[in-house]
Amino acid sequence: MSSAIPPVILSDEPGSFAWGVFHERHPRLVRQVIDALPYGPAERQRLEQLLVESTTGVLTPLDESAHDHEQWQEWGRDLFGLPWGEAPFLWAESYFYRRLLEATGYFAPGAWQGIDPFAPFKNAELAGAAVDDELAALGDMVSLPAEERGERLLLSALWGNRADLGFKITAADDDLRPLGVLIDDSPRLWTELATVADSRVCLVADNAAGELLPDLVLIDHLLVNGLAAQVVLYVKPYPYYVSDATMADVLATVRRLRRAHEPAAEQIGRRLWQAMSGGTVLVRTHPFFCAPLPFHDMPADLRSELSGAAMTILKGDLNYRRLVGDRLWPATTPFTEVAAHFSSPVTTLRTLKSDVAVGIDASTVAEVDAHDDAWRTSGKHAVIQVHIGTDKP
Ligand SMILES: O=P(O)(O)OC[C@@]1(O)O[C@H](CO)[C@@H](O)[C@@H]1O
Repeated sequence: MSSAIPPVILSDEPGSFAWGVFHERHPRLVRQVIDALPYGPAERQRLEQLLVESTTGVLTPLDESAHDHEQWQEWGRDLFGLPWGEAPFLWAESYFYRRLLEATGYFAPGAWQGIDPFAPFKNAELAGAAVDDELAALGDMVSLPAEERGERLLLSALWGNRADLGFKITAADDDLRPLGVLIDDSPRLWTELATVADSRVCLVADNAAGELLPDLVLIDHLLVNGLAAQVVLYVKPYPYYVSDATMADVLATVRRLRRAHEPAAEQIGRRLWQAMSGGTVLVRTHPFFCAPLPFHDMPADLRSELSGAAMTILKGDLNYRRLVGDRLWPATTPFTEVAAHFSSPVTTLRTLKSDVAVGIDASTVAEVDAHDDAWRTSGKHAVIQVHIGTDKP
C-alpha cells in the first residue's frame, strides 16, 4: 500500500451521510416495517426501543438466548458500551439489521419466526410494472449479437443496483435517474471470461427483485454463451439491509421469470430452473455475508471456496465497501491496491451510494466534483472495476 491507511468511517458526525442513515433513514424504515406487517405491541415496542438506542444510546449486546450471541460478543468485544455513532459505520449498520430481526422475532421460536420483515417491499417490487417492463424488454434482445446482448445485460445488472429499497426510502425521484459510469473495466471482464475455459464464476448478490432479476438473466447469458461452465450465486442467509436477496427471493424471481408472458423471459426462467436442478447454478450462502466486517477478514472456509473461481462478481454498494474497506479513501487510490487481498479475480458492479470511492482518475474526480456535490452518495454514478492479479494486465 503506497500511503497511510485512512480512517474507518463512523456515523457520529451530524450532517454526514452515515449519520443520516441512522437518524433519517432508519426511523423511516422502522415506520415502514411497522406499517407493512401487523406486528404486535411487543415487537413494535422493541423496534421503537432499537431506534432510541441506535440514535441516542450505547451499543448493547444481543440477549444471551440468541443463537449467535457468542459470535456477536466476539465481533463487538471492543464496541459494546460505546455510543452507536462511535462504532465503525459498517459494523453499526450491520448490527442494526441484526437487532431489527431480533425485535421482530425473526429468530426466536414463535409466530413471527422466519418472517422476513422486508418481504412486503420486495414482493411489491417483484410484482410491479418496472419488472414487467424488464421482462418484456428481454424479447427485444433475442435478435442482438451475443456480445452486444452481454454488454446490455451487464449494464442492467449494474443499474439494477441503483435503487435498492433502503436507498429509495430517502431518495427523491430525481435522484433515481442515472448519470454515468465513471470507470468501465468491462472489456477486461469479457476478455477474462472468454479466456478461461470451463470456468466457475461466482456472483455475490446484493438486492432482491429489480436487482436480482437482471443478475439472474446475466447468469443465464454467461452459461448459454460458454463464458462460465458453472455459476455459484451467493445470497444472504437471512434478511439484511432492507432488500438484500435470500434464497426465498431467488425462488420468487425464478418463478416470476418462468411465469412471464414474454417467451424469452420464460425460457430464461426454465433454463435457470434446470441449471439449479442440475448443479450448473449453485445457490450458496455463508454467515459471513451478514458479518459486520470487511472481506479482508473473510474466514478461511469461504476464502478457499472463492479461491478457485475464474471471476467473482460483487454486486452493489455494501459488497464494495466490504471489498475495499469502509474508509475515507482518496478517490484516486488505486483499485488494485485495495482489492488485491481478494481470493479470486474480482469485478465490482456498483452504483455509488456511500462515501467510499477508489480507483477513479484525478480528472474524472475533478469533473464530477464540479457537477455534483453528492456524487459519492447520490446513486447516479456507477463503477465497473476489475482486478485480475499481478500477472495479468
Ligand atoms: O449494497 P447496496 O444495496 O447497494 O447499498 C446499501 C446501502 O443503500 O446501504 C447503505 C446505507 O444504508 C449505503 O452504504 C448503501 O448505499
